[in-house]
Amino acid sequence: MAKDNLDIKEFHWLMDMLQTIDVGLIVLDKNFKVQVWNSFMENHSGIPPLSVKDKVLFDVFGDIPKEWFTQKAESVFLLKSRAFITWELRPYLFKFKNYRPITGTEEFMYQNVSISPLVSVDGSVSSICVIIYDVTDIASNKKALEKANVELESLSRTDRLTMLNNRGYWEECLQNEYSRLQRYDTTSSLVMFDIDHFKKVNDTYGHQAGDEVIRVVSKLLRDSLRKTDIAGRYGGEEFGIILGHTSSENAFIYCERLRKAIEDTTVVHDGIEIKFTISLGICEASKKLEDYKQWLEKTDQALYQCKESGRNKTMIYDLSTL
Ligand SMILES: Nc1nc2c(ncn2[C@@H]2O[C@H](COP(=O)(O)OP(=O)(O)OP(=O)(O)O)[C@@H](O)[C@H]2O)c(=O)[nH]1
Repeated sequence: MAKDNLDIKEFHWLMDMLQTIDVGLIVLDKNFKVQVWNSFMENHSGIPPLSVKDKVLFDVFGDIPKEWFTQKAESVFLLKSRAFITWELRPYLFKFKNYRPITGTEEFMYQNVSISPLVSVDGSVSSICVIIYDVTDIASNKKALEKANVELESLSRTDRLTMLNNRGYWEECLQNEYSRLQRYDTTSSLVMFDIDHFKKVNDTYGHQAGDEVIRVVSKLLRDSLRKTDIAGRYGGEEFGIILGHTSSENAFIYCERLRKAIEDTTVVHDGIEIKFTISLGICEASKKLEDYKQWLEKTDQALYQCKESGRNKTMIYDLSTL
């Protein structure tokens, strides 16, 4: 008798604990009918235990993907081993609102879920226990960290003045493009261009005006690009463009369009109108080039020829001289 009293007492304690623990606890039978529904579940769903008792889970929560959850649960019934669902795999099983003060920006509660078999004395599994862990804090922190890393990576690749790729990252892209061209039977053209007499712009109108000219050129450049083109700021007033799948003839058409657009532009800084031009060199990729550095060098040579022969023009490197 004393033993029985103890058992009942322990049972009450267990029930108390079950109600007060800060995780969701649900017991489902083989037909997915709810047998146990603790306070956590009641508080977050607003549905009291009596309203869900003996109801099929999917009838009460229509947005739980039935087929997917059934498959998970069936394996627990069959193999008598636990199954886990992480928030990374599926953010939640029950769409509960998130009320946490620190992670208040999250719209819903992220959940980790474990499904355990409840084995009877005869060894059979006729019910499963689903435990819902609120992992909103963890998920929110991880997502914030991932976002910060993406932003950091983008910052480390971007030139602050022009918002173009910086030299380091652009050269990496050029190297990749060169390697890609070794493998595939296609071509690309490299363009290097430079603002003419830029030193004079700085000396005449000041460094701020010079910066504004660089910014305007970069915007015109960005607006002229296709999705597959990659532009970068190579140096002070020197820029590089990788034109994917483009012959030197087509690159020439592109360059002349950009050159004319810049020639037709006027930058107004502190009420003063500033006009400027650019010179562009082109070199089409070729098997004759030893590496990406030589590709760059030859393109620069074409740009240098423009500078030598009067500026404000586009020239193509003659690959037959290689
Ligand atoms: N305002 C500004 N000037 C820069 C920046 N980076 C480099 N420069 C200036 O750009 C000028 C480049 O001058 P040079 O290399 O002599 O070339 P250039 O005057 O354009 O002459 P050509 O290229 O031969 O037509 C130098 O005066 C640099 O100080 C920058 O970010 N902002």
